[in-house]
Amino acid sequence: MAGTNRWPKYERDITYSEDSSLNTLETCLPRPESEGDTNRFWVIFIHGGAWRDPAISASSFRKTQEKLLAAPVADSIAGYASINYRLSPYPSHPTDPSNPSDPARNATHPNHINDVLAAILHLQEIYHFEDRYILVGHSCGATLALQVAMKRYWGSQYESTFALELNVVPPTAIVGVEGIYDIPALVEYHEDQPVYRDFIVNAFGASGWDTASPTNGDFDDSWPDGKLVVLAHSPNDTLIEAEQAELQRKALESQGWKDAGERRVKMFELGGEHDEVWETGEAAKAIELAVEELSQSRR
Ligand SMILES: N[C@@H](CC(=O)c1ccccc1NC=O)C(=O)O
Repeated sequence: MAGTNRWPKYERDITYSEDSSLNTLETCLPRPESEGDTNRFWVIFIHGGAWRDPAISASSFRKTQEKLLAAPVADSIAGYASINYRLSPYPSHPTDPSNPSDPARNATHPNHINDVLAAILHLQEIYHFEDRYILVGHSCGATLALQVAMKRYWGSQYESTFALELNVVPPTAIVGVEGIYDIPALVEYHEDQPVYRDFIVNAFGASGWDTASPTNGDFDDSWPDGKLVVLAHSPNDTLIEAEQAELQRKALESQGWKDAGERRVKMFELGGEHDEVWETGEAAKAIELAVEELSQSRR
């Protein structure tokens, strides 16, 4: 019975929907499922890449995952997952240009977030962790993570949406790493670098940036049970400025979130360039903080 008793168990290319070849996820189970898991958290990762880069995928979590598996908090983590989702078009990509007939590479908002929700639902149906999970996102993945906590109305408040019909239980905590939170501010900050406006229009269209931005979320209404947001940022990130995390902190603080207490927002400094934080696994430090914070509040 070679292999059956080997932990952790890694699984890749798990299909969570038939929409496209990118509707897959990967998991890592550190130990056999046990009763103790009700005191543990899942860690679920959403990759970045400006909603379009085919070279950045669920695999960008692996280094961070290895660090967590070896960290002191490892015993508090029940499982790990990393999600692929449909991307927006990238016909000018140098080595892997998108094809207009490929459903995996022609998504627009809110397809990305609907895919993330479908993936979380898939995991919740198998592992029953309910709200016991930390949703982590890098760059545009951090946007997506907070959008999960935004009730998924997308401006059409009174219409049912596909996202609302998915019965996803929102996370207990969110960790944003080198994140985009205020889309209009991002585009304005980089007004002299047209690529920023380009990838935003490519993903969201020419309008609706405000309602889609997590800085605009009403978290009292949409995420009443949320306990913790960690906003992690490196001063060495030359692609996303620290202002983005600051704007999200201010938005949460204006809604009563504080550095301590029931609803906490924690700023956390990481080291390295925008993509180095996942390439080196540096992002693990911010996730460790989140696990520690949650374990403290349960004592
Ligand atoms: N490698 C990406 C660029 C990218 O990911 C990016 C660039 C500037 C600011 C944020 C970025 N990614 C966020 O998810 C691309 O080729 O479009």
